[in-house]
Amino acid sequence: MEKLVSNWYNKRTLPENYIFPPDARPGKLATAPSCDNIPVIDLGGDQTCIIQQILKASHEYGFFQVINHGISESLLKDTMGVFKEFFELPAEDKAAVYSEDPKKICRLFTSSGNYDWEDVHLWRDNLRHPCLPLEESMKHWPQQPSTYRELVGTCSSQVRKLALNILELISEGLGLGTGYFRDELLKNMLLFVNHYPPCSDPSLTLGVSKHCDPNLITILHQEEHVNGLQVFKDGEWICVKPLSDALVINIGYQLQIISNGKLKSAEHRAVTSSSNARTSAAFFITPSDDCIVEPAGDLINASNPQLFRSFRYKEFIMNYLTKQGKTEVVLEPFKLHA
Ligand SMILES: O=C(O)CCC(=O)C(=O)O
Ligand SMILES: [Fe+2]
Repeated sequence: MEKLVSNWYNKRTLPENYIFPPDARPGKLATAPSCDNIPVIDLGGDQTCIIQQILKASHEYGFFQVINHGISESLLKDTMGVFKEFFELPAEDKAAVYSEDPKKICRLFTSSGNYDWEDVHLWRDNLRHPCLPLEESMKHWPQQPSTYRELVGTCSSQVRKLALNILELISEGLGLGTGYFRDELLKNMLLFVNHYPPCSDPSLTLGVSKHCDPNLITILHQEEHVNGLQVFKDGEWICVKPLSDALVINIGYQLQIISNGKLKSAEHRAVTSSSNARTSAAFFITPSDDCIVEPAGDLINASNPQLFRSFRYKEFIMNYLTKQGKTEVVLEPFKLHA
């Protein structure tokens, strides 16, 4: 428990073991200059146009934001409020959920979850748990704040619906018709709530180091007013502007593979802020462990040869975990070389 950054950050300057090597530090880019580049797509508009925008953004950025997504702004605000309240609970209440055992279904921990083995620690605490099946998972969720289960339950059901809608649009846009993304491919939904306390020197450390998400697709809600999420695009880190009514959508490796490279999973990271705490909630739509993933047959032809072999999702995750953050090599074992 005493390792949680939220328990000690205001008492200390940045400890040595939170300082990243020079090539991984954000430096001056802890405050990225440009913040308006990531496409914002209005889901209330014309369907054909939305599909085109989603495909373009998923190909060029691997990221986009959606507005008019059907989830009420007040529900998102209240859910973010309950997450923030959770991290502000007295230590004894948080202790009920704190665990260093990775097998625990719902747990609060710090950094990457690999604290004793990592060279540098991340400036973040993380609460994570599954959201499906809802009734069953909920029994493991925090009981404090008292509205946690109800609010997060409602929000995760709505996020799930939104994810299915977006996957339908992607499926149509790719020419895979309706219903391609179903059953085992999107069996699970995991929630990671990241909390980044204010940090005395954001130029030297990171909340989350560079990575691409391993799953199918991620829906992220970030707290208003505090920058933190950055995406790597054309050799530059650009920030994803927090918008009160938007959700951030991020293409995971599995969508990159299923689309045979048409959609891209982009590197991203989270930087810290010296003046504000920041909280973000990422819902990861994830295949089941035994799900077989492969490029969609309809996307492969003489001019578009198959780029990846088929594999079980658990094989992918095992490999991903051993190569944490080494985005250059994560996909190598799954590539088919001509
Ligand atoms: O806090 C953020 O905005 C990013 C978090 C993230 O990338 C992740 O949890 O995978
Ligand atoms: Fe991520």
